[in-house]
Parts: sequence; C-alpha cells; structure tokens
Amino acid sequence: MRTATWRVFRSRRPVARLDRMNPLHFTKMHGLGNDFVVVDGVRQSVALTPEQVRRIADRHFGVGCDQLLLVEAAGTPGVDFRYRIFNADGGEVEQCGNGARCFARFVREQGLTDKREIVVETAGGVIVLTVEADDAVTVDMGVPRLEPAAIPFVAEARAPVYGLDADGERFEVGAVSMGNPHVVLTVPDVDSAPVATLGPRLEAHPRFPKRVNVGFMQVVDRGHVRLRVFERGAGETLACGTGACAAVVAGRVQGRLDATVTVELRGGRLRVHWEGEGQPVLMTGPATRVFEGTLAP
Ligand SMILES: N[C@H](CCC[C@H](N)C(=O)O)C(=O)O
Repeated sequence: MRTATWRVFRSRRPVARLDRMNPLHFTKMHGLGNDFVVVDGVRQSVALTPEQVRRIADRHFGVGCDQLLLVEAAGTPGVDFRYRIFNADGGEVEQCGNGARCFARFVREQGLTDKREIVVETAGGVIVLTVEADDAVTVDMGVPRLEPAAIPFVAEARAPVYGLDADGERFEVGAVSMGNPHVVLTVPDVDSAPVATLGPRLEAHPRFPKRVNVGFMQVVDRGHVRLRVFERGAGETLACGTGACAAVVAGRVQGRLDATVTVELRGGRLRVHWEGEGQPVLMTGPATRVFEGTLAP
C-alpha cells in the first residue's frame, strides 16, 4: 500500500493534500459513547488542517466524532507512543481520558504493540495505560494540578471552592487540571442541570484563558456520583474521562467523596480512584471499536 505523505501541522497549510492516491484509513471507536476517529500516524503520516479535522468530525458532512485521535511513534526513550488529540472544533488539546482507553485497544488490535502496559506521551503529560484481563483499560492519568496557574484559571489563591460569576449569578465551583482544564459544579440533579445553556457560557468564561470543560456533578453518596460534561471544543458528550477524574478530585478536595468512586455518565460508568494530594488518578472503563473506514479525499 502506497504510504500517504502527510504531516500533522498546527499551521493552516497542509504539506500534502488528501488525494485519490492517499486515502486516510481510520478506525471509529468510543468510550461510553464519547466517540473518536482514530488514525494510525505511525504507518501513515497525516497532514490535517483544523478545517479538515472539523470536516472529519462533522456528523453530516464527515465521519462524525467528538475528537480525532492521532497515534504517532514516540520520540522519547521509555515512551511507547505519542498521542495527539483534536476536538471536533479542530483545536488540538492536551488530554483525553476516554480516548486513552480506545488508544490502548487500537494499538494492540492494529499490531503496533503487544504490550499490556503502554506508556504514552501527550501534550498534557505522560500517561500509562494498562489493558486488564477482561479487556477493560485502566489509565494512570497522572497527578491532578490544583494550582490556579496550572489549570489555567484566574484566582487569587488555590481553594477547594471558588466563586464564579456568570450571567449575573454566582456559582460555587471546583477547578482542576488533568492536563486539560476542568471546572466542576455540584447540582442537585444532573437530569435537570442547565448543561445546554450554562455549559457554553462557562466554557468561554474569561477566567479560563484556554477555555474549559464544564462538569455538572450530582453527589449520590461518598462512592457514587452522576455527571454530565459540556466539553471544550465539542459540546455535551455522553461521557468525559478527564471530566470524571476532575469531578472526583474536586469532590474529594471538598471532603465529599471517598477514594474510589463510581462515576455514572450518560453513556455508562467509570471507576475512578484517587488517594489524594500528590497522587495519580486512576480511571478504569471500557473501549469499543465500531468500524474501520477509508476517508475519501
Ligand atoms: N474536550 C476536551 C478533550 C477531550 C476530553 C474527553 N473526551 C475525555 O474523555 O477526557 C478538552 O478540550 O480538554
């Protein structure tokens, strides 16, 4: 098979064009309904402008996905792969938890590795993926960042709860980075939470210079939360892995959750474990392959 001559650039100018001789092979996957177009950038190097990512992600004019995941060879000793993440709006971001589980399944099923413990470098830090015996995947998401500047979030000082003004209302929120920025609101009932209206307003809140993923968390008990997430660059998704991790971290920092929590999302359940300050967050859940495809130019 002729190797496509593509490079992924942050610039708007592709090195080579999608053309008849260079179809883009991809795999459609999801983690609890948070869906991805996964592209092998090891055996085909890929030139995608933000506009091309948007087209691929479009659910009418393209394949349709919340994020596009690009698998690349690692350039660092001790690291197995690089993993680049592009939201449906075309923007490249730092981390994706559900995508990491799909990544682990993808690289094994595509024959890129036979390891069950895979070290992956992302723009948001190095993560370790472990494929369990039952094919669930546990991701060591690294240590959450709580200092406002690291999120990034504009605040006088670090606190378990911040006051955030939006549309003349004051919201009490948690703020966490899992490599990507998250704000977490506690609500009495996720089903009636104002996700569609408040989500986009907080996503673009000026105190989050890189915008933010917006989590709406209902605490059922100290080991169980329900969560909906309006994702930066994608809108509400059926599940958000880093959002689940951020919600547990925020809830624990506020003294309301135990170390192991079942996070019930609209697409299904994740298990999140966090011992506390300075410790990594572990997230366990499924990864599903839906179909393989070839993208027409
Ligand atoms: N929308 C996120 C990236 C995808 C995260 C989500 N799909 C996950 O499973 O963590 C952001 O802009 O930071």
